[in-house]
Amino acid sequence: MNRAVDPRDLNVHHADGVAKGDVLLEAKDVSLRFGGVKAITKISFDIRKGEIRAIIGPNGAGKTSMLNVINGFYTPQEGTITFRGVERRAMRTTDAARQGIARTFQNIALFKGMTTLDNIMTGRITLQKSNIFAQAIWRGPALREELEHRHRVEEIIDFLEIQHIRKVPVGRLPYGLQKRVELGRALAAEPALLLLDEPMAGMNLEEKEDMSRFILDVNSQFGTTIALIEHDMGVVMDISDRVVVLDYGRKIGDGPPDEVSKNQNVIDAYLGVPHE
Ligand SMILES: Nc1ncnc2c1ncn2[C@@H]1O[C@H](COP(=O)(O)OP(=O)(O)OP(=O)(O)O)[C@@H](O)[C@H]1O
Repeated sequence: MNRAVDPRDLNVHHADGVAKGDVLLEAKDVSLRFGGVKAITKISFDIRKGEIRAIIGPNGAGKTSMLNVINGFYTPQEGTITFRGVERRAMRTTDAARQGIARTFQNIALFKGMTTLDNIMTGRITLQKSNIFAQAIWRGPALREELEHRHRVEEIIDFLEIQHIRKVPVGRLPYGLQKRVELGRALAAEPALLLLDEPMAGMNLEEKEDMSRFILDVNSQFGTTIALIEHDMGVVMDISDRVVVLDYGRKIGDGPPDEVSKNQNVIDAYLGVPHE
């Protein structure tokens, strides 16, 4: 792996004064309903700076809804999200992105006709200082900024070992590589909090091992805090520091992987034992 990239150069944008181990994001009594469907009911948990936090649970448990609340896609009817000490109720996804929250999606959401390089470049949009008018008038600064963005993107491409596909339209890439490009695009935003929705879904064992390694490297080398939804329990137990478990929209477990895996409510939920 190319280790010429200095991770400190890649994660400078969101220096936030939150120390490693302190609470970066807190969800408090969050409830989300879609008409009569209760997707999330009074869920509270936190994400600490520097950790890998897994969100697990059976199908329909409310995991993706929770991620969508965190990145501002849904506004909960009740409860609050506090990010870097600032409480918010309603927020647009673009605001969340500007504040340092980036995400990948369960179904890959890349521009299939665009190259790997250009897709990852789109991840820089929220960091762009000059708008198109400034670019038209002040060619010098805008050009310098463009070169800086390109430089950062090339560093990410090296880091993720995808130099060989930088000019390939992503629609032509195998699934595992598309997932890696999507990770690259999220990283290009230099997030303080990276949300990954089922990063290993549909992957074979080797691809899962590669993705696990990249997630661990992003966390340890860039210091990026990561929250991920994952169904593969082996992966969750291997890479996460703490796990929050949802079932029918409620939190039924929260703690280190070995503790959560012994929690009877969690075992029952996965075995499909009926609940009251
Ligand atoms: N946009 C929506 N409109 C109506 N109901 C929704 C919507 N999104 C989610 N739901 C419902 O909310 C509940 C939680 O769904 P969610 O997708 O968050 O679960 P999940 O744990 O991510 O499931 P999976 O593991 O299958 O992806 C489900 O009952 C789902 O049908």
